[in-house]
Amino acid sequence: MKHLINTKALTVVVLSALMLGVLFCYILLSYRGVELFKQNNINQQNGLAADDVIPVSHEFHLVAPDHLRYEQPSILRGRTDVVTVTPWLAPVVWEGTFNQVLLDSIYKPKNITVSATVFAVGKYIMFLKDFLETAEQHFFVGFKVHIYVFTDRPNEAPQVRMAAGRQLTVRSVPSSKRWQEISARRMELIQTLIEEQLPNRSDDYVFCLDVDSKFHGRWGAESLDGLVAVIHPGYYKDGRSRFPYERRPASRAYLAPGEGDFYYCGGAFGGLLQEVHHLAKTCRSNFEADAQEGIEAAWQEESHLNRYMWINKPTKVLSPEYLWQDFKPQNPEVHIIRFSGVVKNYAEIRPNARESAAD
Ligand SMILES: CC(=O)N[C@H]1[C@@H](OP(=O)(O)OP(=O)(O)OC[C@H]2O[C@@H](n3ccc(=O)[nH]c3=O)[C@H](O)[C@@H]2O)O[C@H](CO)[C@H](O)[C@@H]1O
Ligand SMILES: [Mn+2]
Repeated sequence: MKHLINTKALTVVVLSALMLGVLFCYILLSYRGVELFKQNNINQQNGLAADDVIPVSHEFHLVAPDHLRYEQPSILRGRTDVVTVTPWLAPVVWEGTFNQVLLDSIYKPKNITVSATVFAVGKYIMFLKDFLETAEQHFFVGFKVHIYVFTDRPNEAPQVRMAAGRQLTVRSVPSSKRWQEISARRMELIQTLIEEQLPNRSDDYVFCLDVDSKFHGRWGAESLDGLVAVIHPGYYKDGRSRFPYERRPASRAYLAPGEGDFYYCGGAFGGLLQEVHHLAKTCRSNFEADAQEGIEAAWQEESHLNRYMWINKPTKVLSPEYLWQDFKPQNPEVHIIRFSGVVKNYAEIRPNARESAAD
């Protein structure tokens, strides 16, 4: 009798397992059918054969047009004077490491919008014209670009002719008596800007840039990635003990001796909207929590950004070609200066330059 029950129970178990298996296969097959159908439609629109591309397209899937001719890539020849990959295998972008024709033909069909945020508060409005005019010549030419200017002097914003597909939005922000606050508040405004955009633009990109700078060379699709940081031009030859990280453990931007990969600049960073949102939100809340305790990091939001990038490794690192400083002579490893900070008289343009010099 006992034996009989066991056999019966076993049969029920085996049969149920079989039925579940059949059901699973059925669901899996019909799901794959739908995906394949969707992909075939996409491929037909792009003029690609159905077999060429299988996965559903998203921001990390790189589809090149068929029949594109370009110089054969080599894994033996290339830049040897600089390091082009980080220890966590993120590319470091230098001139000579990418093919711009290939990159443009991969990224243009994706129909992405690349935004840029730039702050021009108080006298910094004087830098805006050159920034915008040179962006027209070099920043994501041929892409949909949306530049957001934040200023307390919207009436003084220059009229700059933007090419088709490129737009400018000017937003009012309050002025401030402290440049440190203006610089640091950018994180809050970037966070809220992205919160407005994010729901329907999750595969778009944004770069957050200093206004006291000009473009001199191409800044394009080679810079696109999840989280993008730029190496500060002033410290890239130094050992990490010389980096001006925040060194007081009381601050949330603290980096201990022996920590930190590179010194990244606060004047340029970017990536996918959701990544930059997370960065801005984190840096803002850490900056504000520090302020509550009466502490301001050595280089304001730049210190918090460096702390953030230590934990959240950038997926792409841009070489100092992407933020040079006009007062520095061009170094031999820098084959092209793409974006560079202008020489400025701090005492003349910063609202509280005198007190901060005495800090
Ligand atoms: C090239 C670079 O990495 N620069 C960073 C560096 O100094 P910088 O000397 O480059 O800082 P900065 O005076 O250019 O200020 C940063 C930015 O804040 C805005 N601004 C500032 C003051 C003002 O009165 N009005 C105004 O609009 C403006 O967009 C400016 O470009 O350290 C700062 C620390 O706070 C920021 O991290 C900067 O991004
Ligand atoms: Mn600056």
